[in-house]
Amino acid sequence: MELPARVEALSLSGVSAIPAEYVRPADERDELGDAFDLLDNDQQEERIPVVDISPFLMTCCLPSSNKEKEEVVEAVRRAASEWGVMHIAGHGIPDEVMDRLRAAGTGFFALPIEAKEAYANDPGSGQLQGYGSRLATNASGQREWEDYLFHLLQPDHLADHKLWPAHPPDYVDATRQFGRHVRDLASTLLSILSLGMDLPPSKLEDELTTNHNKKVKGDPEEEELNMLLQMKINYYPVCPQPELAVGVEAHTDVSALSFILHNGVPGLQVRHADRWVTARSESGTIIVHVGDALEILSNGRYTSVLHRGLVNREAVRVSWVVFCEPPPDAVILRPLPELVSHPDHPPRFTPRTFKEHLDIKLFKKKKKQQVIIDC
Ligand SMILES: O=C(O)CCC(=O)C(=O)O
Ligand SMILES: [Fe+2]
Repeated sequence: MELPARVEALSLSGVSAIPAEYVRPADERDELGDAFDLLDNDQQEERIPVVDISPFLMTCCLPSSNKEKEEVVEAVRRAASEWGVMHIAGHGIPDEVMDRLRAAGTGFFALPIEAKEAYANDPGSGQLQGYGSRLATNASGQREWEDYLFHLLQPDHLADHKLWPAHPPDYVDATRQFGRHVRDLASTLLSILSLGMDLPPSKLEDELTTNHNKKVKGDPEEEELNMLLQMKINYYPVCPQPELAVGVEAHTDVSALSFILHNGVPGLQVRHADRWVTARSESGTIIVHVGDALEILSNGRYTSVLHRGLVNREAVRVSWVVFCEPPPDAVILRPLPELVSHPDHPPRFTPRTFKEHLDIKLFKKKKKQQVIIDC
């Protein structure tokens, strides 16, 4: 039987048993289940840390004390090293900006599938941006229970707004406005994370935008590099057998940082202390993941968090993930020299461009090898 291209169509068809392509291997199924049930039955005390970074936001009337800032740096440092993930409160992005973003993405996915197909991507021919579903990317031919929309968000002048949905009419403005805010938040967090390693605040962002291939400084051809923000809206339809499927299989993000908003339906799980912890809704916060690029730059002081997306029987889950990454070819990801200058702290990662790192990860996934960051 030929499967529908979209998981949404499969879900709406009312099947009671999911096709074999979506059934996970036995060892992975042990700990799967309906995300609502797993959250209800989670007796563990340990929660993903919530960190309020408001002392770092420019407030003209109430300047923050150094002590308040030091406490933020320590809380972010701990969360980034012990968990690799945190809920950020006091991030300065107004509620109405986040609500508008959610309304825009929800409006797009509410369109009939045929209307969304006008935005279909074509990974086979290199067109990654657009509406898609995860085809099998591993040797066993398994698929994930989600459809998505993917496009470059920032820098604005590189974003191709023609590829962004024209419906709902607010999509472009709402998503663009959110992009500007997340860009600022990324800079603030990278400063805090630099301070957390006793380095100058601009260190991490400078390293993520340093063109190691450039000729001489001052060369007129020297490009101005910027970090890229990529938007991925994950749409997880209702699943009749959530104990057999996953929305997104366990992985670490290749990015430096990833920012996640969602529609309040549970599903995100992170690996911590040898168990899966289901993320709770913490109102008004944004979830931030440490990705591979930051783990490499920090020589492992910060942890690229292993995570996955579960599905459920009751409600569609939607998440908005913004990946903040270095430009693919020009920047060499390597442990910061300041962190590896002592013989007791040798570099744990081989220098590579972001693109090379990504290619190695994809190659291993196809071969169904264990995906580890270095090789
Ligand atoms: O849906 C989520 O909360 C996480 C999705 C995710 O990990 C990803 O798209 O990389
Ligand atoms: Fe992810």
